[in-house]
Amino acid sequence: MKSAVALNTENEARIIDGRSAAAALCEDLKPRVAGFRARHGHAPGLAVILVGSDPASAIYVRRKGEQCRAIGIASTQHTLPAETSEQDVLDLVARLNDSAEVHGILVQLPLPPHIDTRRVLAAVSPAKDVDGFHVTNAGWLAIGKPTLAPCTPWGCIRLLRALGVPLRGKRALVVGRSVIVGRPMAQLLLIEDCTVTIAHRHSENLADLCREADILVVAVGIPGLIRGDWIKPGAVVIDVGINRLPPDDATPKGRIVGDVVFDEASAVARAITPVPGGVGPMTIACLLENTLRAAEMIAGD
Ligand SMILES: Nc1nc(=O)c2c([nH]1)NC[C@@H]1CN(c3ccc(C(=O)N[C@@H](CCC(=O)O)C(=O)O)cc3)C=[N+]21
Ligand SMILES: [Mg+2]
Repeated sequence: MKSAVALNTENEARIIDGRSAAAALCEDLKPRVAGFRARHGHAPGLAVILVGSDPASAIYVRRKGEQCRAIGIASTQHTLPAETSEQDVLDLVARLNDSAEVHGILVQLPLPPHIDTRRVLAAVSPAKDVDGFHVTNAGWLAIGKPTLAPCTPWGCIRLLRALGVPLRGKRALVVGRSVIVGRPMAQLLLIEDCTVTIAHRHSENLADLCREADILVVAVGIPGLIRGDWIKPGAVVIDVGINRLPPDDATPKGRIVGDVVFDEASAVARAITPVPGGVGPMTIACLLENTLRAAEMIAGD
């Protein structure tokens, strides 16, 4: 029997470098973006809608715009005041749906509480839904034909594929059942022929479920939830959590950590994504990929 202290010390986990994987994907996209422009006389276009002035959201949105421009995608940002009415957001979405220069529409979440998020997401044309949140795209994914898949789980699949570990027949556990990560992640792992389990806040014996997983994907937003002795030796761990800890003397802005205790897990796992520098950068690269794919599909390429 392997005990919790049978740590993989001689064989430290491979740290999955999401920044370099994202950079490599962007390099692949560059010539395809240039090709689109050459064929159609205009660049693929992404429109980002940000309602309110949450500083973290503003940073992410700015980063998305910079990375678009870096590979030749035209990016426009629509920043609306926090008190904007739902109807005004819906009107903007309708205008972007009709715009020939816009191929991708991203509504940055969360929206202010007075706006019905589901109604806004339902208003985005499925063809331009680069987040993959529209029920039409969720449905395509659920029947095993992903078209525009949500960027974070799609990025996780790209990282797993790049790692080269076999996925077929392996036990995958997804911790978290959100519409944005957990559910689509499970669907994508099913397409990779994994045996998929989804755990969530009501799951009993979470630690034991984790110990059975060859592929462990955690997306719950609880810092340090997953301990080293919950991990099957040799498992691949994908940590989707991005949690900012309270500030201390060493880190006045607060350290960013995942949902997995990295130092413990990396002594047991075969490979693990760090936070930051793991899943996050890949999410943005996959957004660019989805924007290009949306443009190609709309143009009939
Ligand atoms: N409609 C919509 N689509 C989204 O995809 C979406 C959203 N709304 N709302 C907010 C979340 C958050 N999100 C992140 C993307 C990249 C990083 C990222 O690149 N993080 C870096 C840096 C982390 C840091 O230092 O802040 C990393 O993990 O290395 C983080 C978070 C996308 N989101
Ligand atoms: Mg990360």
